[in-house]
Amino acid sequence: MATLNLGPFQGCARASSLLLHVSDFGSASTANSLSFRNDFIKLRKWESSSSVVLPPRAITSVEDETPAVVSSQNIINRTLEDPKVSRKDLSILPKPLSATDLHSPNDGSKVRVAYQGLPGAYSEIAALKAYPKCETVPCDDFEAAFKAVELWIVDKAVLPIENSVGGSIHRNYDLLLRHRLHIAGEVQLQVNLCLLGLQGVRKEELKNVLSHPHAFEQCEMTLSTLGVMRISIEDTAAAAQMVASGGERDTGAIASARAAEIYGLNILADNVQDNDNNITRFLILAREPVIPGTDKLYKTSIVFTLEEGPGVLFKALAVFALREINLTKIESRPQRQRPLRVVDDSNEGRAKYFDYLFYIDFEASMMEPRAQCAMAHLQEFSRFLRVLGCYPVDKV
Ligand SMILES: O=C(O)C(=O)C[C@]1(C(=O)O)C=C[C@@H](O)C=C1
Repeated sequence: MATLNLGPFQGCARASSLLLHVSDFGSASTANSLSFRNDFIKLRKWESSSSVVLPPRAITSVEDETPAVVSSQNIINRTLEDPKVSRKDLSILPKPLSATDLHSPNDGSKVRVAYQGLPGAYSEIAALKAYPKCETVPCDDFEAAFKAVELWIVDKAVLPIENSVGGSIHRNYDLLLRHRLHIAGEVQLQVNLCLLGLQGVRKEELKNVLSHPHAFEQCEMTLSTLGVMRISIEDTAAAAQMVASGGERDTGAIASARAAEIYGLNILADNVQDNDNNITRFLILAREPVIPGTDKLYKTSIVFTLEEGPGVLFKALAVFALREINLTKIESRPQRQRPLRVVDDSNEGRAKYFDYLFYIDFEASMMEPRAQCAMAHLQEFSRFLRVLGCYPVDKV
């Protein structure tokens, strides 16, 4: 059995949590029960005067009356020595944690992930790319997804941040700053848009097409050729659902193949996006930051404001150039708290400048000294600086 390097206090905490959560790890084998006893004995050596609360299940294996709080060494000794207690009875002792138990499965099977839209939305597909076995939780809007993570209703949120054709999704940049979540990862999704209609309908029959405005932007040319009226809906899957429930033969939707399957629609045309490289980048948001490594390619996202003065943005960008750090994204947004800066000049009157927040993504891990030095350098002339997250780079 792998031995954990735990101090006495940690060891005690481990023993009690082991008793409480043992059912999470399945039934105990005899071998496991034996190593459990060894662990207990080790714990007693550290904390000779401590008492451990045993679960009723473990205590009932000893026939004589046992108090709820007992000395762990005593009960182990009595259990081992008592001729009335068979090996079979001992097998119901809780199974100890081993080092491998401490890793949660990496397939995301226990993870609940919030996204904006209905089932079949591209955001749900992105969530499933990140956590293939997760439970996806649809949300009305982006803000609801942020709050669902903050309130522990879900574990993560997956939200779109930019598209290779349509550009940035500004609302999510603003929400990133208003909430205290961390960027724990990114998902790059190839968005294959489909034209959907009711069963038996031909695409030439369509007069109206429902979809998300971003999806419309991504298939401008196809829609112009069809000459249809565009009706904006909150998300592509909701558009598909409305077409299915509306039952109007002249109304179609731009949505995913998954949405077609869920809502029972026909795919009238596949891959209708104007550009084959139609990629939407999503952020994975979590309550806790990722502990960055240097084992793979990492990206760091930051937001900052600058002091007023000539060349300040040039200087800000130089902190990365000087250290050969590649920037992958730069975005500026108005500062809602302080959108205007008034410069008083008695000769020329009062000039008003817009004040901005700058969002930058750069290709380096915060574990790298060059990234840490760049941040320290940037802090010298920024009024505000926040690291939004450091996370592994995703590939399409
Ligand atoms: O409406 C959806 O299906 C979404 O997931 C939203 C969204 C977006 O907002 O960009 C996501 C991916 C596509 O680019 C189109 C729409």
